[in-house]
Amino acid sequence: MESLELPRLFLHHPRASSAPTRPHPHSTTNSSRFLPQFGFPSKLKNATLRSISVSSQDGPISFEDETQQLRHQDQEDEGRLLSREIDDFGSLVSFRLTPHSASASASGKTAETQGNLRSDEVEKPEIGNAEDEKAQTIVTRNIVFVTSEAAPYSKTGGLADVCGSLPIALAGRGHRVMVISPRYIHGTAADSKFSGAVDLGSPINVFCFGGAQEVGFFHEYREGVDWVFVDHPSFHRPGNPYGDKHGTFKDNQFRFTLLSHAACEAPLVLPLGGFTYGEKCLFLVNDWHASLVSVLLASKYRPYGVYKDARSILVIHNIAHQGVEPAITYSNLGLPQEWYGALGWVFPTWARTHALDTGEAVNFLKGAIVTADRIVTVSKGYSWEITTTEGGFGLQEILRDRKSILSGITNGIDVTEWDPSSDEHIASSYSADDLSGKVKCKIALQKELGLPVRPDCPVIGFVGRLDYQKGIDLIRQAIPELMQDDVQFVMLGSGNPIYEDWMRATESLYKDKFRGWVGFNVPVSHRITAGCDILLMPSTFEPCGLNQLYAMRYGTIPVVHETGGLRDTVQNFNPFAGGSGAEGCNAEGTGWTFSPLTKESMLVALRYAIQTYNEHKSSWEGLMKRGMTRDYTWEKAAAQYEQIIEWAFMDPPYC
Ligand SMILES: Nc1ncnc2c1ncn2[C@@H]1O[C@H](COP(=O)(O)OP(=O)(O)O[C@H]2O[C@H](CO)[C@@H](O)[C@H](O)[C@H]2O)[C@@H](O)[C@H]1O
Repeated sequence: MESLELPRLFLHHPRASSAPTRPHPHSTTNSSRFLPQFGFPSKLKNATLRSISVSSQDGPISFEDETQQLRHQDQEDEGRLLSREIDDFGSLVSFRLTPHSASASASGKTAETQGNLRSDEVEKPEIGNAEDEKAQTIVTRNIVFVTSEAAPYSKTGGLADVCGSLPIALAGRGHRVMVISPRYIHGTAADSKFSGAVDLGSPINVFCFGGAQEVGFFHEYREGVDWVFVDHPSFHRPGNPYGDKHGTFKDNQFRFTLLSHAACEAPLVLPLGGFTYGEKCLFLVNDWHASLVSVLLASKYRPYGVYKDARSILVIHNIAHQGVEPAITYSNLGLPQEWYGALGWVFPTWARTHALDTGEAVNFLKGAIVTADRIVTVSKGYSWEITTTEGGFGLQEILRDRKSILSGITNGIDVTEWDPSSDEHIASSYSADDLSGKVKCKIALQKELGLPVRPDCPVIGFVGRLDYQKGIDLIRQAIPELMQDDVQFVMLGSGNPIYEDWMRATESLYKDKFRGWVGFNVPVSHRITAGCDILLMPSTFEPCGLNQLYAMRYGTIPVVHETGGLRDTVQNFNPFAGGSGAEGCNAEGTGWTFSPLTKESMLVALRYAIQTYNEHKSSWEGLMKRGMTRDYTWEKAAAQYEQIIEWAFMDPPYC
């Protein structure tokens, strides 16, 4: 086990680093050329780029003292103005907008006085007011996402979707954003997704698991984001990021410990575009795989004066997975011995396996819960659920202790990838204004899957991991009864082999009505989302859920268990809203929610949906259009993340 070697860190400071190999938007030499990527509101044209003096908690930070008029060649971006803040070691720690003189005077402040605001003095709008927030953003941050998967490079579920698109949304709002995740090489065609990432040629040693582990860094700059991939032989193997046909990899604790250590070093050592991100950054730590980052900041860096101005926010996508391993593994993690308590975890007696089992373990997610500066979950409903005995998976009490810094932000979706009017995977494009292509997608799906082509028959779909969480048991119980109705049912999923075998068996039992596609196939998931009429999500719990959002955007009506993010995002259909009777334009709702989680209540909701589809066409069309015209973009969520980031910087580090 290795503790922090302070001199080693400073050996890597950027003045000792080599120059960037290609132009980068954050390079000062190219600043005017690349400013458009920041995407600030165009009303900021012709403002002045000037240096600002800002105090840190420990006194003034030195800044480059320059005042400069920049006039961009591109008419649209002409004169957009930013000032940059560089720390003592040359790391670019933030950009600030110097607002347009007109808007500054309107608010009674000059550009200079606004620029002199400390980040914690910036006026903040109410959380959730995305429009106001967008207009008022004046502090930008260095944000580092740490995640085990990020689409399109790697994906097994919704975590990848979020970490593939939220960073782009935040970069679009002016922040400097890096995403760090492993460079998985599985020996398949999918490896080509990493082909745009170049080896930075600056491997480092991280100290854990009894020695120095050499990790490399690959980098791709895409859509305004620095995508950084940690390279190590343990990420190169067949299967998916977490396991293969033999089950979960047994060295995942090692692999994600490496990721976390490398993620802490990357902002200090990687001169992306000529500047490191530096110490004053914000880590967005996603799920247990990245949780060690918060603990490392508190235990390994801050005691030595490093990262004292950084903050970390834990984002919980799924509390059921916590990264729990035997207590004896603690000594492998590269953490000071006295910090055992942060990760220490004791199973309740009922969960212990034998008389001598003391239940002692280390729990990565718990480590981040007790050390992160803020905690976010992916919907408001879920942020409450995880503080309850039913939803907290044992962590509810420590989460209740930190309730004051716990928030819920509902995920957005990638509205470019998921757009029925331009989706390259589907048979025919359509939109809320012209729904005619939807039935063509349905016919194409029926043909593709070898189902009888019956445009009027309601088709129910399911897409997701075949896991207890997704309520597959309920579907299994309900299928014999549901197959008595005039419906078709299509499932796409992979995971638990028992469920996979059940899907195959059910398909051979109901040849004309049921299809089960075992596997992970993104194009097929798009075609099912477009071709079905109803999407079923009977999840036992669902932190947010993305498939119901994709479904609504595609005019496919969700029928969901009333839990977590499903309850927050699907509004129950009410044909009588507004009091003017059924079928009318006053109806509201985008789907059906059911509770309790029983076969009976699920079938009741499904049959309401089927009946509405068959007998009330105008109501059905209303449901489709209301879902399709909602705002699913990341804009609102990104503004809310920004707000929480600002709150994190207002307080001193929690640990
Ligand atoms: N066989 C298959 N083939 C192709 N695509 C497949 C697939 N199985 C799943 N997918 C895709 O994977 C994603 C799954 O996302 P979800 O949000 O529904 O669930 P997940 O439980 O993985 O995510 C966790 O994190 C996300 C993000 O925060 C939360 O929304 C969620 O509630 C939480 O459980 C979707 O994009 C879906 O289309």
